Amino acid sequence: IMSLLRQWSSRVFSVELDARSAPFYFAIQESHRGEEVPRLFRNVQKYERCYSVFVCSGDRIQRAKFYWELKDKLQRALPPQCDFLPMSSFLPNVKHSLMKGYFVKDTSECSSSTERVLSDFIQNDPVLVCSYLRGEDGRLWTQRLRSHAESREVGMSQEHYVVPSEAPDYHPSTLNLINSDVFYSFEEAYKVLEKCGDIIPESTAVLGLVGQRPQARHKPDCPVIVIEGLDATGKTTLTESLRDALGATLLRSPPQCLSPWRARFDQEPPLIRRAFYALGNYITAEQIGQEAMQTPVIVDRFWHSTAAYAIATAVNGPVCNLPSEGSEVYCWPGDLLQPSLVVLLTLDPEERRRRLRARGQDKTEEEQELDHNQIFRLRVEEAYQRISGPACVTVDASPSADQVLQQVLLLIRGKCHL
Ligand SMILES: Nc1ncnc2c1ncn2[C@@H]1O[C@H](COP(=O)(O)OP(=O)(O)O)[C@@H](O)[C@H]1O
Ligand SMILES: Nc1ccn([C@@H]2O[C@H](COP(=O)(O)OP(=O)(O)O)[C@@H](O)[C@H]2O)c(=O)n1
Repeated sequence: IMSLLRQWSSRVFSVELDARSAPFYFAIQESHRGEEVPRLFRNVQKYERCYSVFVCSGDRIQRAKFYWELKDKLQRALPPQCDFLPMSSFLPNVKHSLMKGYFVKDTSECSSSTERVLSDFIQNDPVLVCSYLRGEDGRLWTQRLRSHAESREVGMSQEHYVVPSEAPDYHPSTLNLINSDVFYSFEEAYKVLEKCGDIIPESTAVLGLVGQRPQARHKPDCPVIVIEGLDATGKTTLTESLRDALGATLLRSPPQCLSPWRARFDQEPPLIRRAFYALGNYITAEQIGQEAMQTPVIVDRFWHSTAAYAIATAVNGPVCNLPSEGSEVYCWPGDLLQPSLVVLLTLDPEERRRRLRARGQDKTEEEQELDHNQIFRLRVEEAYQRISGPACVTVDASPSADQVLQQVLLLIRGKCHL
């Protein structure tokens, strides 16, 4: 926390208004040089007050857990007239410097209950709270940092002026992706679940299934073909037909043996949830290695799904916020079995919705999000296509099931000499 406070005035703050527009960026500085008020503050009414609450201490599992629950906690404790917007603080373009929190706008007429609740948070929880104070003439805003540590240990009580800041080269939510949202080795994902043992007892059972480390990566004897795509693009239909047409073994990731725990890990914050799915890929890889000694193997979802959904969830806003093409974020993990071919099924959103409705099945929350949130769907599809080593081959899944099958069989024969 001390080092965090030392770099406080080098940090940039960003507040997201909605998924479509760019965030508001601002910085703080000790003296005022005539800068304008950042746009975020321009239309704050006279009686309204602004705060930010950041998660600041604990190990990374505790921080992830606390942030995951923070909005609910704040919403329950603060007056109903408070609005919450996702907020970040980061050192521009510095990896792993991102801190997450919420910007709170209190539109109630009396500040006392909000102040009391925030003081309790400062005393009892791993948070830093900032108050934003409007200057006399309404043109200057200052930020005052308030933390438990501050009141006892450091003199950070002086106010800093809030000034506009440029957008950084890399969108802040891309800074912490590596080994928090996407895991690039078995060890990194394993470590996360290992550390969760005391708070999520199911982790121990999952680790028991995973074993100690992946087998040395060797090239499978028979072709391994992965089928990827959003829900209802026809993966199940196609993978079953391919199994029958090629006399292949059909596997999926996450593997069947993890099904009892999937719903449990789907409730956890991204750090833990994504580590669970990452480990699922290593279990499936182990099964692929075994089966591919005898028959071709078809796999329903694999690392492309794990990485694409994780990246698209962690990074908000339009597709241009994603890490750029060629970024290390899209690289295949060095210790994970590489398939011979990855096919990505794509479908226009209307037809996909029709198939979802026709299937009439319950959807995971994330899949419902895809339905509601066109931009999220675009980010997932773009992330799928940026992953390399192996990259995916896109196939239009709108023709009949048999035509799609024939098209993919052609690809397989071309690539895998079957
Ligand atoms: N090529 C196709 N044309 C029309 N309908 C299809 C096609 N492929 C699959 N379907 C139907 O669309 C729905 C979703 O397919 P499914 O294979 O379950 O997708 P996924 O496994 O990707 O979620 C199912 O009702 C299936 O019968
Ligand atoms: N290999 C995989 C497979 C799924 N997933 C996650 O699981 C979700 C999709 O799983 P699903 O069960 O709805 O997919 P379908 O089986 O319906 O095609 C995605 O939201 C991903 O977050 C993953 O991370 N890695």
